[in-house]
Amino acid sequence: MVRKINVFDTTLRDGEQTPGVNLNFEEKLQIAVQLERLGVDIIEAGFPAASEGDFQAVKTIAETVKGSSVTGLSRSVRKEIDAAWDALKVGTEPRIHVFIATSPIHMEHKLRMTPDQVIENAVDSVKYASERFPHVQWSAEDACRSDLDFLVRIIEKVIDAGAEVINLPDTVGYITQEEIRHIFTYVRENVPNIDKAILSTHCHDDLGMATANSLAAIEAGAGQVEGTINGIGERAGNAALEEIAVALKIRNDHYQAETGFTLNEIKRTSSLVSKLTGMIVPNNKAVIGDNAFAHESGIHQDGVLKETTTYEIITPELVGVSSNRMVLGKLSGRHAFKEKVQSLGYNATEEEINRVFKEFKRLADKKKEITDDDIFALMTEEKAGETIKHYDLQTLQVSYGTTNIPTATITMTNPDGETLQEAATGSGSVEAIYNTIERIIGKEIVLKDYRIQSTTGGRDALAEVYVQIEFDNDEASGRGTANDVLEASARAYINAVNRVLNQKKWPRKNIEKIHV
Ligand SMILES: CC(=O)SCCNC(=O)CCNC(=O)[C@H](O)C(C)(C)COP(=O)(O)OP(=O)(O)OC[C@H]1O[C@@H](n2cnc3c(N)ncnc32)[C@H](O)[C@@H]1OP(=O)(O)O
Ligand SMILES: CC(C)C(=O)C(=O)O
Repeated sequence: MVRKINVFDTTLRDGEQTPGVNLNFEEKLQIAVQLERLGVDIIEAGFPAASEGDFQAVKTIAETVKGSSVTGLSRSVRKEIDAAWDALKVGTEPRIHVFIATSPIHMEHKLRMTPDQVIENAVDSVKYASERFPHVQWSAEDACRSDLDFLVRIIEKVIDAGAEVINLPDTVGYITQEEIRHIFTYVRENVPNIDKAILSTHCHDDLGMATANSLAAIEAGAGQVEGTINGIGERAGNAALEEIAVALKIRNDHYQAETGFTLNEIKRTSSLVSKLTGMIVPNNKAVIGDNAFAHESGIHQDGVLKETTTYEIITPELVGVSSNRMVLGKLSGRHAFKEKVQSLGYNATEEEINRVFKEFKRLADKKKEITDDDIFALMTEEKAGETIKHYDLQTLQVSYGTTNIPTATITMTNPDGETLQEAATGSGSVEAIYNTIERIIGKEIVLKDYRIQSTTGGRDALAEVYVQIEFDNDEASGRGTANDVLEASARAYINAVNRVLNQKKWPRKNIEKIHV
C-alpha cells in the first residue's frame, strides 16, 4: 500500500531566509505558479506580518494559485494571525502556519517563557487562528531538541485547540535518522488524539542530513514533508524537495510512499528558482546538478553505452532533463570516443578511430573538456590527411609597454611550406598579433568572437582562447591553448584560419557525407 505524502514547499518563506536572497513580488509569483505546476500540495508564500511587500506577495499568490493550497507563517501573536488572515482569506481553503519554540534552549533564552506559558500561548493562538482559518498548521520550533514528554503534552492541547497539522522541525539541523524516527514514533504512540492530525517533518541541512532525516521521518509516519527547491534556506538550507520526491520514486520498494509531484517539472522548477534567487546549483548536486547525468570516465561511459542502468539509477527524462551526457576528457575511453565520432556523422574505420583517439588523448591532457568542435577538428585533420596544408606558428614576439605602441613579430610557415615573417602594430597586443597574421595570410579576416578562460587552476594555469572568424565568406571557430595568453590567442586565430581552409575542402554541412 503506497502512502501519499503531502509536500509543503517553503521556498518562498524559509527559502527566502537564505542570506543574500531577496525575491520581489513578480519573482515570488512566478515561482509560486511553477510550484503549482510541479504539484506542490501547500505553498508557504511568505510571512505576511513581516513587511508590506511580503503581505502583498502572499495575498496575490493566494488569489492566483488555485491548484495548491497557499499558506503564510505567523508567530503566536494575534495581530500577526490577523495579518495572515487579511492576506490569505482570498484563497480557496485558507490555511495558516503558526509556530512557537518548544526546546528548553529556545524557551528559556529566546522566548523567556516557562513551558506552561508556551503551552498557554500556543493554545491561545491556535484557537484564535481556528476561529478564522479552516486549516491550521502548528509548528513546535526546535522540536527535535525538545523534551519528548513536553512535546506530547503541548501537541495534545494544540490538536484540541484546532490544529490539523503538527510540524516537528529540526530547526538547527541537529538530529540523526535514528533519533528523528524515535521522535515521530514516540509522538504517534503517546499523543492520545494524534489520529486527528497529520505529522509533518521540516529538516535543515546543517550537518548535510536534511534529506536523509526527512525520509527517516516519513518512515516513522510523517504524512507531510517540508522543504525547498534546490535546498535553499536559512544557514545551510532546508531539505531539498526534489531529492525527497525522487528518492521516494526510485526507492519506492523501500519507502512505499510517493508525492504528487509531476517529476519531469523538477529541472525547470530548479532552474527558475536558481535564476531568480541567484543561488547557483552546484554541478554535483543530487538530482538536478549539471553533472547528475554526466559520465566522465571510460569505464563508466562504456557501461552506460552498453546498458544505462549500469551507472544511472535515475533516468534524466524522469526529472525533465533531455538526455544524459558523455563528457569527453582525459579519462574517457575508446568506446565513448567512437560513439561521439559516429554521432557527429563520421563513418570512420577502426584504424582511423585508433589514430584520432591518440590525438584526442593528447588534447585532453591540455583541456578539461573536449567539445564537438574539437572532435570535428581532429576528424577533419584525419580525413584530410596529408593533403590539406595549413599555416603553422613558428615564433611569436610581442613588444608591449604603457608608453609605446604594441607590436607583434611573427614567423609562420604557409601551406606551401614557405617561412614568412611579418610585423604589425595594434591598439593592444592581441590586435597587433591578429594584424600580423592577417598580413602573412594576405586576406581580410573578421574577428567575430574572442573568449579567454583558464583550463586549470593556479598561477601556472593554461590559457584557452576561443575565437570565431570569417574570411572568404566562410566562418570557423578556433581554439588555442598555451601557458601564455598571447600565444594562446595567436594559436586560436591560426587554428580558425586552418579550419576555414579545411572546411572549403570538407564542407561542414556535408558532414554525414564524409565516408572513408
Ligand atoms: C525558525 C524560523 O525560521 S522562524 C521564522 C523566521 N523568519 C523571520 O523572522 C522573518 C520575519 N521576521 C520579521 O520580520 C520580524 O522578526 C518580526 C516582524 C516577526 C518581529 O520583529 P520584531 O518585533 O522587531 O522582533 P525581533 O525579530 O527583533 O525579535 C523577535 C521577538 O519575537 C519573539 N518570538 C520569537 N518567536 C516567537 C513566536 N513564535 N511567537 C511569539 N513570539 C516569538 C522573540 O522572543 C522576540 O521577542 P522580544 O522582542 O520580546 O524579545
Ligand atoms: C517555523 C519553523 C517551521 C521553521 O522554519 C523551523 O523550525 O525551521
